[in-house]
Amino acid sequence: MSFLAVNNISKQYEKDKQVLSDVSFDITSGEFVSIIGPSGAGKSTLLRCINRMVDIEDGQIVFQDVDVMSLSKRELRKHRTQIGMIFQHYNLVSRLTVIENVLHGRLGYKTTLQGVLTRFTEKEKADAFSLLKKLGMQEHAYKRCDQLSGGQKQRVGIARALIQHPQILLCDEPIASLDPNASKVIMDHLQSISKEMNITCIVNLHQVDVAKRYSDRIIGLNGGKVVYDGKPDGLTSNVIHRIYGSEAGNLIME
Ligand SMILES: Nc1ncnc2c1ncn2[C@@H]1O[C@H](COP(=O)(O)OP(=O)(O)OP(=O)(O)O)[C@@H](O)[C@H]1O
Repeated sequence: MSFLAVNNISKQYEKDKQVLSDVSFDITSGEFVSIIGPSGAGKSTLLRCINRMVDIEDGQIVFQDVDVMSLSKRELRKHRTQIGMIFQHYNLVSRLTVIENVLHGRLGYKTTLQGVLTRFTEKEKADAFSLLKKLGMQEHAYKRCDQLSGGQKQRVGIARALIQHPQILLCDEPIASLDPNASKVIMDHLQSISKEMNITCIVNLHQVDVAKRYSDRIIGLNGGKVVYDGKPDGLTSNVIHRIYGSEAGNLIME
């Protein structure tokens, strides 16, 4: 049994415009996988299919023996608690504090009424503080999120995802809005989360060098098709050409 199996999936948003075509791969528990490819290759769509924010037309996504497309509304809610999402623009509520944003990650476990009342247990609050500490954000717990830098906001986004106790983190261009220093901090955290907490990370990246440095494995997409799936050191200039086409020139560092 695979931890996550993506079997021959296809997706189109509009008729006759295929965004993903016959995409297949298996992911093992704790693996750190980067998805790279030019703009429009289908990277974000692929992540959205895994947590079923969008529905596929063909193929199958099996997460721990469960066919994701077959889930009822209630089952889908449970499925999503196992999947943490990290976004390029953080998706925090800026007028709320850091700790409140982190606790929002628990809402998937609550009834609608508990959610409306935003009641959290002492254990949940202790967990939130401990995650902020792990991410070096403890001293900012009571700041409003609009007072934070981009890198700090992303660390709050990571804490919010981790408080769900997910088995996978799906990270959609987590460093695209950050400078190199903040990017390194975020990538180092994601790597240690994957290794120390055995949480699978699937990370969409635009930076080939970053993907090479941090990943156990890289999947290259072009035009909605998998054109590379292998180790970072297999990413030769030929392979980079296959993934990026004419955009490859300024990405090759060999
Ligand atoms: N909700 C949508 N409705 C219609 N078309 C969409 C939608 N979302 C994405 N697309 C189209 O699907 C294709 C793939 O988009 P997607 O965002 O998955 O690519 P990407 O590789 O993540 O690109 P980028 O690196 O620029 O974020 C693009 O042509 C895009 O315009």
